[in-house]
Amino acid sequence: MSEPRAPLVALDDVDLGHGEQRVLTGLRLRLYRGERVALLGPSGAGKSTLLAALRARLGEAAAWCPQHHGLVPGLAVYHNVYMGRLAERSALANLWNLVRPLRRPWDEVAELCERLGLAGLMRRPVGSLSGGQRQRTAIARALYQEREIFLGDEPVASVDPHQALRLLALIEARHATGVVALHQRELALSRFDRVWGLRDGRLVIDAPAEALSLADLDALYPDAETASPDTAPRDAEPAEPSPATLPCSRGRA
Ligand SMILES: Nc1ncnc2c1ncn2[C@@H]1O[C@H](COP(=O)(O)OP(=O)(O)OP(=O)(O)O)[C@@H](O)[C@H]1O
Repeated sequence: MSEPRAPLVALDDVDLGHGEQRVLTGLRLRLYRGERVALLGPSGAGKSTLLAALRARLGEAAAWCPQHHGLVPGLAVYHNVYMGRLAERSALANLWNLVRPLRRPWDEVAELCERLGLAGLMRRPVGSLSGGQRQRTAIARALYQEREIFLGDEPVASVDPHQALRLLALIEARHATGVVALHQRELALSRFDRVWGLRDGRLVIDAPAEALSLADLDALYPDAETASPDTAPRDAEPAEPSPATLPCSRGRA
């Protein structure tokens, strides 16, 4: 009999928050190798808080693409992407590279920038880029880290739907495992293996994407309950979501 798969991260009855403030309570979840998870929930539900906790547990195994990009506006795209691997090189190499880019990292970053539609912008200060270009620079920096797991906090929030698809495909091609916070429910169902849904301080959805519908995901958003009949799912219950009405029980736990 084969051994059961060991999770990369296991949270059992964990509370997460900031200082005295408790944001998420009684979290029980597993992240498995080879699984791509979409993290959904209304604004303030705790997506970034959960991602920070995963990042702390995964350490160097995780590449990180933060919500507000964390880029240095005065530095060129090239230098911002290069920063993904700053810790891997000596202080001297990093200093030299700041003044005169080193050939190998330049070529590596150029290849990534080409794929992300940033070719031609490598010498441009990030502060002069559009929101979407900055977002792609932040993704490039995370991909440049070449870690096993991709953690992204709304990495496709500032780009159009076609670009969002392309960027997610690029992330997928380089990371078999990841957790990505999103607001696009359709993408969560079409591009991810699993969905975690947060609401009211709890993980109320933990299920394979293929077992979920848009109506299931609507239940995460308080506004969806008052949406017009045209947009509200026909069979949606107006009641508060609870573990009994949401597909948490279908999860792997
Ligand atoms: N660094 C922090 N210090 C104190 N409170 C924080 C901090 N970061 C987030 N919070 C609070 O924790 C709660 C959850 O925030 P979080 O950013 O995790 O939600 P989110 O789901 O990522 O929201 P959004 O979709 O708006 O980015 C909010 O009430 C927020 O004000």
